[in-house]
This record gives sequence, C-alpha cells and structure tokens, in this order.
Amino acid sequence: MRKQRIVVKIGSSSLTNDKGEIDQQKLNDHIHALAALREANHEVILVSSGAVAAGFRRLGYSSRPVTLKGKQAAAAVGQSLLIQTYMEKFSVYGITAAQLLLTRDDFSNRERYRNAYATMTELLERGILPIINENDTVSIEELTFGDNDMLSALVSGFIHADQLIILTDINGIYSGNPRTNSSAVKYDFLDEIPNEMIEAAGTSGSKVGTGGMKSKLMAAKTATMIGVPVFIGHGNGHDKLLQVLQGSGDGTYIAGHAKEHINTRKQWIAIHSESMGKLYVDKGAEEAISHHGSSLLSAGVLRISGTFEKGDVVQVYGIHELLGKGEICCSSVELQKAIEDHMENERITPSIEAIHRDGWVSVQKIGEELS
Ligand SMILES: Nc1ncnc2c1ncn2[C@@H]1O[C@H](COP(=O)(O)OP(=O)(O)O)[C@@H](O)[C@H]1O
Ligand SMILES: N[C@@H](CCC(=O)OP(=O)(O)O)C(=O)O
Repeated sequence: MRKQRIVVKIGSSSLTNDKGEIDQQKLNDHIHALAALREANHEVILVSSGAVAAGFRRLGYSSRPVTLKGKQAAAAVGQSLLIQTYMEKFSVYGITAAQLLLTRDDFSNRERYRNAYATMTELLERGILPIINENDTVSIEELTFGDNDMLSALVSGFIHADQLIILTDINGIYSGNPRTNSSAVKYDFLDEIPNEMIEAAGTSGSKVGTGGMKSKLMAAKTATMIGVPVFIGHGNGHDKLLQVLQGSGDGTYIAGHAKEHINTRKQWIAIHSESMGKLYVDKGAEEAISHHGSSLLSAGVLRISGTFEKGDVVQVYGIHELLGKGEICCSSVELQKAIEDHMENERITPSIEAIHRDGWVSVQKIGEELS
C-alpha cells in the first residue's frame, strides 16, 4: 500500500471511563493500532479529545463540570495526564509524539495559520507523531472549534490528509440514534451527507462525549468538501486502523468530494478568513470567474461595499447570489476609483486586477462551507 497521511480523531468516550479516568485498556488498544499504521509506513496525526474527561475527577468533581472555568481547569489537569500517558506508551514503539494545542484564532489569523502549517510539516518530515487538541484552557467559549470533530476535519484539510478516521463508541452512522431507536439502520457507505441527515442526527450517547453524531456529520461534510474522505466508526485490536484503509473497517465510509485537494491558501480564504467587503459584478464578469477560471477585472465590478486593503478577503456577488470569496489585489479606494474612471470613459480606462484567479474560491468548488 502506498504511504498515506492519516488523521485519526479519538473521542473522549473512547479514551476514558465515566468516572473521569483514562481507560488504560482502551488507550492501549488505540496506541497499538496507531503504531501499526506507522509500522506500515503511513504518516499519522492524532487528534485526541479527553482532556476534560480525564481531568475532572483529580480536580475534585464527581462528574464532567458544566461551568466554563470547571471545564477549563479540568482540561488543564487532564491534558497533562493524557499527554504523559501517550508519550510513555508511544515510546514503547519507538515513536516520539509532540503536543499541539490549537485555538480557532490559530486558523483565522493568517500568520499563525502559516506557522502552524510549517510546524506540522516539519514534525511530520522528522517522523514525529503530532497529538492535537483544542487549547481548552484559553479558548473563549464563543470562539472554539465547537468540538474536536470539526478540529480534526480542519486539520485534515490543512495538511492534505489522504484519510480522516473518526473513532468513536459506535460502529458508524445510523438512520437514527441506535441507543434510543432500535429500528435505526447502519449506513456502510455514504456518497454525500444531506443537510436533513445532520438535522436528524442525535447528540452524545455518553456522559463524556460532547457533540454526538451531529457534530461528526458536520465535520465529515467539511472534510469531504475539502477533498478528504472520512471514516466514522470503531474497532478492536492491532489491525483496526489498517482495516479502515483496506476498506474493511467497522463503520461508515464517506467519499471525498473535491476532485483534488484544495490548496492551503484557498482553504484559508474559503473557511477561515473574515470578509472585509463585498463586490457586485456584472453578468460578463460572473461568467468569466465562475465558468472560465479567469481573474476578476475592475471593468466587471458594478459597485463595492466595505473598506478593505490589498490582501484582504472579500465576498463577490453576481446578479442573484454569492459567487465566492477572493483575496483582493487593491484597496477599496483604488477599486472605487477604477470603477468611477471606467464609468466616465469606458474606452480609454485600463482595467485593474481586482482578484487573481489563484486567490479565488467559488461557491461551486466548496459549496455551503464557504463562510
Ligand atoms: N444517527 C446516529 N448514528 C450513530 N450514533 C448516533 C446517532 N445519533 C446520535 N448518536 C450518538 O452519538 C454518539 C457518539 O458521539 P459522542 O458521544 O460525542 O462520541 P465521541 O466522544 O467519540 O465524540 C453515539 O454513542 C450515539 O449514541
Ligand atoms: N477538547 C475537549 C474535547 C471536546 C470534544 O470534542 O470531545 P469529544 O466529543 O469526545 O470528541 C477535551 O479534550 O476534553
């Protein structure tokens, strides 16, 4: 099998018990399977939940805390315990692990995004196994990834993974929550994730998990849009992850949608950047950027709104709807002047480039994920 880059996400319910302890048996099983992936020469990135679940008891709580400070303090205790355990267990297989704690800002801030990408690449090139979690102790509740399912999807896109494997306490996606609906049937393979399926999916089945199947489906939708196929399920033993790659895993496979990976710059523009303004374009420009892969010139821009500088990201609207997002090549002042000059004397005014094709992401390409 060719060398692949695999992101494995493990949920709290698959790492800890209800009492707030790391479940050594469950963890040993995962470590064994992750080591088997490495032995088969694959690159492995682990997104591990479990900090809050592994820390609350030592902090003095009898169950998972509900207050923000309780969760953040539990994560501070639990993350240290988790990483210490991972380091010890991986070292038995000669694997060095590294801890990366990320926040949403690390993705939305372009410089930090580039830095995180460079660090991750360096770690992988040097044979290190990165273990990622959200930096819970400093994350502001409104500005989190939501959960580690989404974090694992974003990480998979970011490093152009070949496969995202989401390990949980159930063997795949069902038509309803099988814990409450005994007639729910399992899907072995999904070509796409309809919005109705996300709406119908249930929340967590355990006392320690957070998002349930709903958040896994949302994450899978994002990952597959960026071009990363997803597996959601579980399994046992040394071969459980290798079996996923061989197509015989115990869970649900979801096909990757984009024909090719969307490059990191375009992913940042599409998913993480904040739009600083809007451009409204005429029919000719809409046709050129949406169907011919052309750059957008000022001659096709009818009007603009917002104040932006060269390098900012703007949304572009056609006659009826949002067409996409792009990195602007000039400031709003320069573009406004070019539009006005063009109106005054269409023939002699040269167009300026508003958005280069390499900095453009269309709605067609990344669909509803475009924020
Ligand atoms: N449609 C569904 N298919 C499968 N599981 C579902 C569904 N709806 C809700 N669930 C629940 O989602 C749970 C897994 O999510 P969660 O508890 O958040 O796990 P994790 O800790 O691995 O993130 C399952 O145990 C199950 O009870
Ligand atoms: N960052 C949190 C995990 C939050 C989370 O998404 O948990 P889970 O639903 O178990 O994957 C922690 O480590 O406790």
